[in-house]
Amino acid sequence: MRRITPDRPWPLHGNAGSRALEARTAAALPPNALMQRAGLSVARLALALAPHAQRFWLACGPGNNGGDGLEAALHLARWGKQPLVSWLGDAGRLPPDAQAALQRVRAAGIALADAPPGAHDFAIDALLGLGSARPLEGRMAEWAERMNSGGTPVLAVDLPSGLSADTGRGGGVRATHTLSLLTLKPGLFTGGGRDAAGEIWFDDLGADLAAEPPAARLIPQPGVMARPHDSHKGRFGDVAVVGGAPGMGGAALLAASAALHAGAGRVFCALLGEPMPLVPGQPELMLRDWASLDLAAMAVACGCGGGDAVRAVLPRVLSTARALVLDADALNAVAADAALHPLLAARPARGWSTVLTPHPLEAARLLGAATQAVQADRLASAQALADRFRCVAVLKGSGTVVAAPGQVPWINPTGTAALATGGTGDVLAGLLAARLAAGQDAFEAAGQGVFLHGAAADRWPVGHSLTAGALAKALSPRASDQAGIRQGC
Ligand SMILES: NC(=O)C1=CN([C@@H]2O[C@H](COP(=O)(O)OP(=O)(O)OC[C@H]3O[C@@H](n4cnc5c(N)ncnc54)[C@H](OP(=O)(O)O)[C@@H]3O)[C@@H](O)[C@H]2O)[C@@H](O)CC1
Ligand SMILES: [K+]
Repeated sequence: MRRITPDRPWPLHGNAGSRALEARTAAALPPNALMQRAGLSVARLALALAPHAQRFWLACGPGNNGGDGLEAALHLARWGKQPLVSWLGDAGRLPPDAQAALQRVRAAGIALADAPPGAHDFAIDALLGLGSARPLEGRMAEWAERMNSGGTPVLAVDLPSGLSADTGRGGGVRATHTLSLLTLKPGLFTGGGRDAAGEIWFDDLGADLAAEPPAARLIPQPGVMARPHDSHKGRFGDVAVVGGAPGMGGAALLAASAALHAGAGRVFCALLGEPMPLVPGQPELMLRDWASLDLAAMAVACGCGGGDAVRAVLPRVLSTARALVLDADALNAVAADAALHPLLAARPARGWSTVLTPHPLEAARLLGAATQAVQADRLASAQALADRFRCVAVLKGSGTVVAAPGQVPWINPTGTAALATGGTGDVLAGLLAARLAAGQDAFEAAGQGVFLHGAAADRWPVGHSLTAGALAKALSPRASDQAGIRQGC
């Protein structure tokens, strides 16, 4: 068992993959052994998290997730703790493993209540796991609410009850800790999962994770990009930011600043609005008329504050820039104008890379869907975008998803709600362009870029508000790789 940190590309398995691994692992063990391992693991973690707690409330549901809770109760009782078991099951309908656990609990003389205890020191949520099929209601919803408002730590077994393992939708329990069993589930890391799961721990219970293809992977912390001493600015590539329609120059300048701080050799900025002779505080930026830029020789970030003006430049951008990040208004223009789609679709055959960085509303426009539908399955939505436009798609939001045709998608473990402020998306676009300019593969650049963008927010000093301008300046190809990334996800 271990706490999850972004030290490797952790494989994430959804419901079907987890079920397949469960069956495979259980088949190689004596009856009930897998659930007994699960229960022991839960009890161990509960004790480690709250060594001085006495009254452990175990809220156990009607399936095998409840069975894990019952097995945990046995261990807590053996260790001299007071397990307070509330059980919602029907003995006649229990699956066999949970049935065996129930008999063992009864044989040990542990009482089963049909209501929560009056008081407890620690709660264990074993109401629902992979079998969660509909919103919580009735007593289950009441017990979940009791855990949420109980003022004690809440350890969720496998998943916070009600949360979809595949999508991070739904939910009822808001845990302080989750112990994911057998597999790590993508739903813990995206959508509502991050808020529902708390700190994530994992025990594979002896499963061979490599036996089942993952639905996604967690982006690991990128390695240090060391710069040879014998370097010059040409080695790290040029970035051109094209955007900044009248009144929206700030977005383009934020992207340009991010590209500079993320290590681009030279950064050009083409404002589609009023010409600006010099950017105060940023003399390194080279302002140019967009028509004079040699887009074929640069990584281009297009759309930041582009307004309607960006529509006119997109045909040339799409048909000349070899490495391209499309953001904001460029994405809206693509969504609104099908004539641009063939230009986008022609890029991969020329060996050119494209990264789209939509937030959920922009993704919905591109897919011709409702925002709720995009958010209902963020992994599938990002993959649909990548496949439709044959590009790398970065679907921003809680647990940003990075997808590309034929690749296992990434989910980003870094970032906080502090990023929910104007301009941070422009900063990401500039950062990604800098990594493309350095010659990184687009899928890798996007994954590492979103990680570093989130990590910069994670290490933001407490008490200092995060602004996009300051975030751009906090980026550095080396410092952001090395500095203390927040441990845990
Ligand atoms: N087998 C093993 O050895 C191991 C199993 N493991 C554990 O098993 C878990 C999966 O167990 P599971 O398949 O029994 O599903 P689980 O989440 O307990 O729920 C199913 C029950 O809930 C019910 N139900 C559903 N939604 C509901 C709702 N909203 N409100 C009320 N009821 C609702 C549903 O009823 P139904 O929908 O059929 O009417 C059914 O009765 C997995 O997450 C892991 O913890 C691992 O530890 C490894 C070892
Ligand atoms: K649970």
